Amino acid sequence: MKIALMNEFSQAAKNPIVLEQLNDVAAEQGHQVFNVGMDGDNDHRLTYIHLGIMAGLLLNSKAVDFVISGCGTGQGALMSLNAHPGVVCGYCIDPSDAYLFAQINNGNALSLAFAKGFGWGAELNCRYIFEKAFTGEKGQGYPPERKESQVQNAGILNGVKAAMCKDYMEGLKALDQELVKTAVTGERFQACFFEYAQDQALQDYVRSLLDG
Ligand SMILES: O=C(CO)[C@H](O)[C@H](O)COP(=O)(O)O
Repeated sequence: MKIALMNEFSQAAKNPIVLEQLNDVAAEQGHQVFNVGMDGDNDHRLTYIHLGIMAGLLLNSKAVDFVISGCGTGQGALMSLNAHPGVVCGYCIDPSDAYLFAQINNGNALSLAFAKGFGWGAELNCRYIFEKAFTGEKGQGYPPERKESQVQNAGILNGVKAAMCKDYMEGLKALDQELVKTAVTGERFQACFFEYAQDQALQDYVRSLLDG
């Protein structure tokens, strides 16, 4: 599985701590990690708004399979990612959130709080979250006997979101194009997107923004 990690400006300095934990868990489980957001305070500035745009492009183009995002509280990134079609983001502050999200909601992104509650042992909490998020088969229900109803409702919610969101490209073009351009300007984002995106129209759109 390809996993993108994206940090915004307010907690960018913590990116190396989170990345180390994610890389360790991914290596144990055979996943590939792409660090596409800010990697420190002096990097290309991104807010949680940009993270939503980036997650939408990476997931809808199938460049990656899963996104780990977050901000100070985790709430801004959560709302921003869920504003985009094809992105189903859960709020995750401890490993049981990660496990229950995988088993019940079975989405493709998590938003973590990198300021609130990020104290002593926070790197361990990150590691255990990643272990629970990426270990084992997803969508098995919790408790297991509730699987049928939980899988059904997750599917219905995906259908509701698809119906409400309509055309993704139209939505992207309705955004402030400077906002989108800033979201796609990072070198590590571009390396991941242009190498692995499987949607030519999305690739052409991002290229046109960068060339414009
Ligand atoms: O948690 C967040 C949004 O939910 C942001 O990371 C936080 O609000 C950033 O704060 P500031 O603009 O004061 O640096």
